[in-house]
Amino acid sequence: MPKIKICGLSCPEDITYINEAKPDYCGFIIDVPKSRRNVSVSKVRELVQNLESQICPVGVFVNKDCGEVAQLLNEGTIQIAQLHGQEDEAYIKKLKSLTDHPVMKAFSIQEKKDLDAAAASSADLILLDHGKGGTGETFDWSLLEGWTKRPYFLAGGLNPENIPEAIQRIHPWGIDLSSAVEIDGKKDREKILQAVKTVRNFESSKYFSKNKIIYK
Ligand SMILES: O=C(O)c1ccccc1NCC(=O)[C@H](O)[C@H](O)COP(=O)(O)O
Repeated sequence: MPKIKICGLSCPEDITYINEAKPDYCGFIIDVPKSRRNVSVSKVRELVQNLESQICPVGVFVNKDCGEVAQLLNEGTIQIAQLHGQEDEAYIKKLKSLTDHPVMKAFSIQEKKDLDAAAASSADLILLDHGKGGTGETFDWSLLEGWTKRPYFLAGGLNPENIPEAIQRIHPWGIDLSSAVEIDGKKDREKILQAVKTVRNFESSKYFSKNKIIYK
């Protein structure tokens, strides 16, 4: 069964919805003023206090100081750092030298060669997205057909309607979504529950039991 991450949580109500829906991961956009989902470091520290322990908190950063990211990981506020800016290999290696927590690098996928960079990354996890992040737009999934170089989170314009197609067609290790579980820019309880249910339903689906899809 693919993992599911709901991203862009910013207030106590969002935490209540997440605790009820129980995705595997949830994401906070930390110190990214351009994002409407931006939260400060102190706000994240406050919000995660009420997060159920089985849900893994991910900090999403855009070119943030490596030491500050490591501090948030090492103090236990977040468990994974998702790098969504222009962080290069040197940055990733430096961050990994400062923490034992997993580092996830996001890649904007426009052409096949973008996948080569993702495959070669020293990050522990990769996330393949449309572009800058949180845009609600998909990219050309045909680029991923038959691509088995490493497991990946698929992101960009996912919603309960296209998640089944994504899982059956390109077999992502994880599904990440944000815009589709919002109404008027706010996270919506029903939409979050529906998205998590859509992914969980795959475990017992005809497709999976008959074809025995294996996530590498
Ligand atoms: O969500 C944002 O506002 C954001 C801003 C800056 C960098 C990354 C951002 N989001 C990262 C995510 O992991 C999103 O969940 C992912 O891009 C998918 O978003 P969506 O297409 O809205 O489902």
